[in-house]
Amino acid sequence: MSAHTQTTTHMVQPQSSDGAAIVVENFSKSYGAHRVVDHLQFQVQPGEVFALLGPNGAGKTTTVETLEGYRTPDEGTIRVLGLDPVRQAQALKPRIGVMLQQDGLYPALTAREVLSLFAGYYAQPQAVDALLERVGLTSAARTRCRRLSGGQKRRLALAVALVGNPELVFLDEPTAGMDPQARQTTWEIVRELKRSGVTILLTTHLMDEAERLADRVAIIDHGQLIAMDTPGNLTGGQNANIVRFVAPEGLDCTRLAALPAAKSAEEVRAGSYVIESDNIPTLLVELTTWLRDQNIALSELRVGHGSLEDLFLRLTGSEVRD
Ligand SMILES: Nc1ncnc2c1ncn2[C@@H]1O[C@H](COP(=O)(O)OP(=O)(O)OP(=O)(O)O)[C@@H](O)[C@H]1O
Repeated sequence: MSAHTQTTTHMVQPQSSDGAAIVVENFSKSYGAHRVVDHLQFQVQPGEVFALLGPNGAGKTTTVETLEGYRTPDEGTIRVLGLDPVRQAQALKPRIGVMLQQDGLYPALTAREVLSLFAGYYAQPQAVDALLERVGLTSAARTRCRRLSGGQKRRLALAVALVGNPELVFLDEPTAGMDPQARQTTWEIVRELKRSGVTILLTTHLMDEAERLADRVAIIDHGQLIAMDTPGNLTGGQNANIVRFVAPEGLDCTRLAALPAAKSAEEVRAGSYVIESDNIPTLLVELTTWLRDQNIALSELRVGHGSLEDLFLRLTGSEVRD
């Protein structure tokens, strides 16, 4: 299915902009002749966790940095908490928290010194030691930033984003480089923030992260919005109509799709196949018979609804981006 057809299927248009925490209308941005954001349009409601997904170079960071006031749009309207992020930056900055992608701005300071420095910018910051504990950095509090591990740097960046008690937080790939424990802690922090009414805009390359955390997901590619909805709606909700299996690569998908109970068949990654069907038990019989008759080994078989990753790859293609 082409990206164009999918667009109509999965696009849930935003509600009215009254009271929206983030409004992006007709936003475009170019670097020289290269248009990296192309008439982007979405809104985030207060208290919502909204995930922006897209392949490398899709325009996510450009969008987020424009929302944060670090870049100016060439075209369109951007409002964050009702304010223009560039012209009304002074009013906006105390109300938002930003977790930057690049770490290590203060290599010679300790984690605690960095957090204390940022706490000093806010009227009512969080207690520094409690926050260090919350993000799991108590034992690294006296470590200089240049000696922190990649995951610890990400956790310090998260603490910096939260120290001012923001109403809205931008999390740009928050768990990149974190180990599974730190990732769980970060997800729990995001859920707590949501429970306390904080709005969160998240970018991530981890589809399971988006599925777990986000109320709504927007997929962008080449600077354009190609799908936007709840993870459940994007992946087909609870309908178990997908069979996923792993076998040698290069199986003939035309023949798989021709199995009587199959609606479509696709090799989504090398050796990883997805078949859609309205009659899963019958399909399983047909598929396993077909594989047995041709002596094809099967190393994994699962039934369920399509994952966000399947949809993402279908919409954005599988070629590697710059
Ligand atoms: N300051 C700049 N000058 C020129 N080109 C830029 C600049 N910033 C970004 N780009 C280009 O704009 C495009 C979009 O980049 P952007 O960082 O917004 O993508 P992204 O979706 O965040 O990607 P990633 O997932 O890799 O972080 C890329 O092709 C990038 O090389």
